[in-house]
Amino acid sequence: MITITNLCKIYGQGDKAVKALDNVSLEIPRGEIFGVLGQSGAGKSTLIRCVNLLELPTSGEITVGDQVITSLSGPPLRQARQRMGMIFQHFNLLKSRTVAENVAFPLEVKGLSKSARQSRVKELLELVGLESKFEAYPAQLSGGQKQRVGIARALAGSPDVLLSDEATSALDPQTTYAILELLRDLNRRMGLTILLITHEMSVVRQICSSVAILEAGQIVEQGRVNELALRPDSRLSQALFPRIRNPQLHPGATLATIIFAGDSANEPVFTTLVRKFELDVNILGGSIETIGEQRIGQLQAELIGSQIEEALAYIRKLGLRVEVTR
Ligand SMILES: Nc1ncnc2c1ncn2[C@@H]1O[C@H](COP(=O)(O)OP(=O)(O)OP(=O)(O)O)[C@@H](O)[C@H]1O
Repeated sequence: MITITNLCKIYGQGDKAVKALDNVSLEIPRGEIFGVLGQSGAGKSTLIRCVNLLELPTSGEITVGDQVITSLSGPPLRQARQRMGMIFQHFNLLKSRTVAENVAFPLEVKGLSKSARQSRVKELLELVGLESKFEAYPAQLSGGQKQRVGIARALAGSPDVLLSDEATSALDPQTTYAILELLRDLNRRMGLTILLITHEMSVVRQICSSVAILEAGQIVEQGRVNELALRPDSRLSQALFPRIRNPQLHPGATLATIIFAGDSANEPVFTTLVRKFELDVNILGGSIETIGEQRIGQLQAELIGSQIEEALAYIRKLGLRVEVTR
């Protein structure tokens, strides 16, 4: 759906030049919720603003659908932009307009008749669960409600793609959860492709199917979230499951990290290690997270006994991953 190839963006010139994006390439399939995760200054806003050409790339190519949008200008560019909706951290609502008038705004620009606008606005506000707030002004809404208006407005032109620029960063955790669930629901019901940028791992964990990690303008890792979470060497896995560094081990102990996924998270592994292989198991740390709809967990444990190799083989036979560190 969206293909970004060798995208570079340099702000300023000479010794004041800042390379905000350095050769970024991404492939975002249709219907995907794709997260770009990065810290402040990594280049996330620049990337999303290049995708809808609010910012002009210095070099590289962006294709949306079958159109190379980086080579468009004038009316074709405006039409391509209309196929992308965008939501913002601070909602960007017009304060002097009611909820319904805010949502109607892009439809007015498009030239829809008053009655067509009214029925579309009704449909959109029902879609985001705000049918009771037609006549309210933004100042009378909570943050979560404002973002629902933002989402309804972004969807007004029936876009194929929704761009989300830190859309939940100004919201409390519960409201964030509800807004992300709404995005997931829209993605499923409408087949909407969502490109979201965030600095929050929890956002990626809750709704993204794929992720790219951006650092100083470069993609340092990308892939399916559940696959990266299962790879102990991935940055995503290390951020989701922080390890205890250099734990004090008993003499002769083996330090193992056991990675559980899906049904294997329900296996009574440690009981078996103790009973069947007569190991002493000392759990040092770990956690189980729900990633999308899958439970994935990592446990760091110290194993002591004479049947370590047999026990590790048993764990692997169950389909679990195990990494021996020491
Ligand atoms: N208009 C601009 N002119 C000059 N430099 C800019 C401009 N916009 C961004 N930059 C620089 O480009 C780099 C990337 O900025 P960008 O806003 O894309 O990062 P970000 O990951 O979105 O950060 P944040 O999460 O803090 O918004 C930063 O070093 C920033 O200072």
